[in-house]
Amino acid sequence: MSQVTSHSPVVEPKVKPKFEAFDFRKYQPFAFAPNLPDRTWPNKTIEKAPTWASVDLRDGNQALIDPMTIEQKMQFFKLLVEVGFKEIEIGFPSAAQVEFDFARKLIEENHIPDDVTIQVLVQAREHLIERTFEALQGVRRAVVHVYNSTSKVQRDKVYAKDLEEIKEIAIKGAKMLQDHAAKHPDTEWVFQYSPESFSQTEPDYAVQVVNAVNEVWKPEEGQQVIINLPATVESSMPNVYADQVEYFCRHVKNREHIIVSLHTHNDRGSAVAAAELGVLAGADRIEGTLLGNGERTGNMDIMIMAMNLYSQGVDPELDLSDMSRIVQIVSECNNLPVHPRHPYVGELVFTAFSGSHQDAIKKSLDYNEKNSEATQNIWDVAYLPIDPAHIGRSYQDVVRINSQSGKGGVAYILQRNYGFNLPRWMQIDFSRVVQQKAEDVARELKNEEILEAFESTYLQNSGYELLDHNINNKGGEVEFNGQMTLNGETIDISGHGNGPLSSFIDGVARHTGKQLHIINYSEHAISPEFTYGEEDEAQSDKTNAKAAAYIQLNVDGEIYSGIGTHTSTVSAMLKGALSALSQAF
Ligand SMILES: CC(=O)SCCNC(=O)CCNC(=O)[C@H](O)C(C)(C)COP(=O)(O)OP(=O)(O)OC[C@H]1O[C@@H](n2cnc3c(N)ncnc32)[C@H](O)[C@@H]1OP(=O)(O)O
Ligand SMILES: CC(C)C(=O)C(=O)O
Ligand SMILES: [Mg+2]
Repeated sequence: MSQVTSHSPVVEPKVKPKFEAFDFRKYQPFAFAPNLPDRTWPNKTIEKAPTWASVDLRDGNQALIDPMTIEQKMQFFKLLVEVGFKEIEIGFPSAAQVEFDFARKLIEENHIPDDVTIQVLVQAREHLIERTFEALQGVRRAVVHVYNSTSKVQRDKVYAKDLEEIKEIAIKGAKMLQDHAAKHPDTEWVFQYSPESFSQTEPDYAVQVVNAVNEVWKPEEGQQVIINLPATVESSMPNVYADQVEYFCRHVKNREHIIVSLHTHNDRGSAVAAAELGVLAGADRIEGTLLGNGERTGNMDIMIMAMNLYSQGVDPELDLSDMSRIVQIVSECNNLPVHPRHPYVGELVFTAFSGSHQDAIKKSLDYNEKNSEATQNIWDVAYLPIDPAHIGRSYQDVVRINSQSGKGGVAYILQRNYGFNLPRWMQIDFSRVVQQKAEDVARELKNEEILEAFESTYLQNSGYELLDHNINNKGGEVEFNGQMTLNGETIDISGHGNGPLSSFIDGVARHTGKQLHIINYSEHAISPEFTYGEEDEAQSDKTNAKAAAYIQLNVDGEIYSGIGTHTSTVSAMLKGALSALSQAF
């Protein structure tokens, strides 16, 4: 048996509130949880998408400041069809002319694909039901969805009716649907009943009302029936709702002949969680809206629930790949903005500003790139639950730089956008520069600003130019002879070493009398897709990858870093050394 508990408030507030009206003692713990100690849903997983039913054009629409026009409804309907919805609640035809006309337009102009069923909502009232069937004349297949509230608060305060009288409204509504449907035998009718405010109804009573409705409809004899269990106002934790759903599924008669549908709202912010747990608890079908528009805090967001399944390797059976187009149409039709942190779709949801997140994302992506065979291309990236590219988002979104960022993020920007694959020591060096700049401007730095800082720090060597030079390798010992401008002055240098760089540095050290040591050196080819830097005059073949060379020098005990780019590795290396020297002298 279900259990309804009541508590009396006795506790005094520990903190004196500023406004006396702010008084938790005016609320009571949720009272409609069934007693279900042997619940089974916690041990289950979702392995298949439920049947989705969009209620954007009804529940979403009824919550808008300005309800949609017919044109907007049509645009939205077409989007829902493209996305793959097979059941679409198109409105409340008896409520307004535009609602009625939209149903007629869809039917008369043949806008409903063969595999899509439209659904309409109506109260359990004769004249409204009559008008509803009028709106549906000629439709191939339709779900007629009738509801009446069964919750204690509505019974006592809105309807002032007892349990039997409220059940009678449902029974009468069920009969009215049956009678009207019988007059239109050419249509395939599906009946749907919602004990509105199911979650605030005593669980046994909800079962009783639904059994009474089904005694009229007789699903066991072939009538298609959907029983929808709304959390019209979300008023408990989602596990409690799941208990209610499991309790209902276990106790309702003819469970195997009915489709159990859920319809959750988001008053406590857990509408998606409630729907998910409700599926574990036995539901077959989920009603909701794209982006979660709906009464008050909204309906449950199908986009989030579908993407949650997707991110667990379950086919959501909806095509959400062109996410930005979906978001654009939905937010235009609803005339509502999308929060930048809205799960999966918000502008910032794939962006990491903070250093350690950026570092982890970069390392994960680099690892996956290098080990694609071993990882079998399975997505497993720190801080990114799905691959942004799967829903049309670019990697540009992933890392953005401000004063919270670190070396990994800055390196990511230079690598992804400009082809510079900074060695770790250079990442550390440059991140200090970026950090300072971000703090100075006290805002996010654009990619171009990061490149600008990079160039002005490491790629400038004005006044320091290598003129003529030649490098000879004599049995492993390299000799460098040449001319260079140093601080504007032209000088001859010659030096020895085990390579071009060390012999050049030796030559500069001899000439200037400074203590010069190479601390770090690294180089790589810049992929041809990056057209960074000036073309080498000698080689105009643009398919040649440019080289980038990173050099760190110790000059009289101080550390200086420089970078050079060139089509020839040796020239890139010497340019990098000149850049470091230009900072030192
Ligand atoms: C949880 C939900 O989202 S439910 C859907 C809510 N959506 C809407 O209501 C939008 C569309 N509705 C409307 O435009 C209007 O309500 C209409 C046109 C359908 C009906 O309008 P009206 O009859 O003028 O007014 P109203 O909605 O206030 O009617 C309330 C009456 O219907 C009764 N009623 C309300 N819902 C139901 C129901 N589901 N079944 C039976 N009777 C109902 C009320 O008890 C009340 O009765 P009373 O007149 O004896 O006091
Ligand atoms: C009419 C029903 C399904 C509804 O929208 C609700 O209860 O939230
Ligand atoms: Mg609703």
